[in-house]
Amino acid sequence: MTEAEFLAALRQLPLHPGAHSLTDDTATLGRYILTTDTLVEGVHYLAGDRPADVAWKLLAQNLSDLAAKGATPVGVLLNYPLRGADDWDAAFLAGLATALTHFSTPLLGGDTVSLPPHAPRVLTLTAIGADAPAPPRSGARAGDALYVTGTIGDAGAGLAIALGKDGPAELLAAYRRPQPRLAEGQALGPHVHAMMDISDGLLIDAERMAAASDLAVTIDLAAIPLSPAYAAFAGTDRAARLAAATAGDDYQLLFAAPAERALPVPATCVGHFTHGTALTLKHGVQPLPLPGKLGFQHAS
Ligand SMILES: Nc1ncnc2c1ncn2[C@@H]1O[C@H](COP(=O)(O)OP(=O)(O)O)[C@@H](O)[C@H]1O
Ligand SMILES: Cc1ncc(C[n+]2csc(CCOP(=O)(O)OP(=O)(O)O)c2C)c(N)n1
Ligand SMILES: [Mg+2]
Repeated sequence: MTEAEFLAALRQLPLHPGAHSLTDDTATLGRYILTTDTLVEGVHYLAGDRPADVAWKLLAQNLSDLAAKGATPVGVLLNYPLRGADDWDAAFLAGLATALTHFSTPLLGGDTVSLPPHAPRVLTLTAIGADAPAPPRSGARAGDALYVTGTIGDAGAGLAIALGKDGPAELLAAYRRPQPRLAEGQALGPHVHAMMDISDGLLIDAERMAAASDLAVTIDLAAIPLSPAYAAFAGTDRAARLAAATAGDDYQLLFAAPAERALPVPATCVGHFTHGTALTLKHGVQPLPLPGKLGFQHAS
């Protein structure tokens, strides 16, 4: 089963009204916003990555979902696997302490288990937030512009560098130490129609926002914001832009807002919503066929 097929089947199970039909980044329970995300060794991070970086990424990936709803973190639950590697565990704990302090997010609890020797680590965190304006993924309106914060593609390039390519530390850091856009999310939350974070790739996540909103979306590859480091590493041609738009791990915010509305934080308009269905891609004025893969999907 692919991730999309599994999610479609989950949507047939008994769902809480706060599950938002499993089409949003977070669930809602009273004044709280809930999300959980897992890191799998070899799938989300490399076995040789530093434990402190893994701890950072685990927290950051979850807080990014809270950021997408404009929420303030309240606390987290940690599910942790011991594997008889005391040094790794100690370094993970030290890194987690740094990350929790950095994001002013205390630990609420969790669970600790043991793994068979040599089994890949699977680390899960559940994050709870509050005070969220919570713009849904499904709130985009025809005529809205599609915006992203920051730059796209840096983490994907960082993964290529972690796997052996030559490239700058800045791109590697984007892969290993993603920065959840909590302040931007809180500022944008009350002003936007729809918002989500980009974890799987700009194209696939924009398509999900359009589908949830029952709209079509057109993205202009030429408008995708690339960092100077990415441009120096990969170039700025169509292939480099497509790679940036489909790599994932960006943890930037993707949101829909009226095209003429002034925004409280810097962001780049990369497309527009219209009546209809599906994602359409162009490069400037030139229409482009969709690539085979719009982003990262598990078991695809
Ligand atoms: N195994 C699962 N059980 C229940 N709900 C799930 C599961 N996997 C994903 N979901 C739900 O499906 C929706 C989409 O999930 P996902 O794409 O992973 O969101 P995100 O990328 O923001 O983490 C969310 O509402 C999430 O809670
Ligand atoms: C070693 C390694 N290979 C590939 C990737 C790319 N990758 C793995 S999972 C993923 C998407 C984000 O993970 P997911 O579990 O889908 O998070 P969610 O969308 O649920 O927040 C990406 C881009 C990576 N981060 N690390
Ligand atoms: Mg998820």
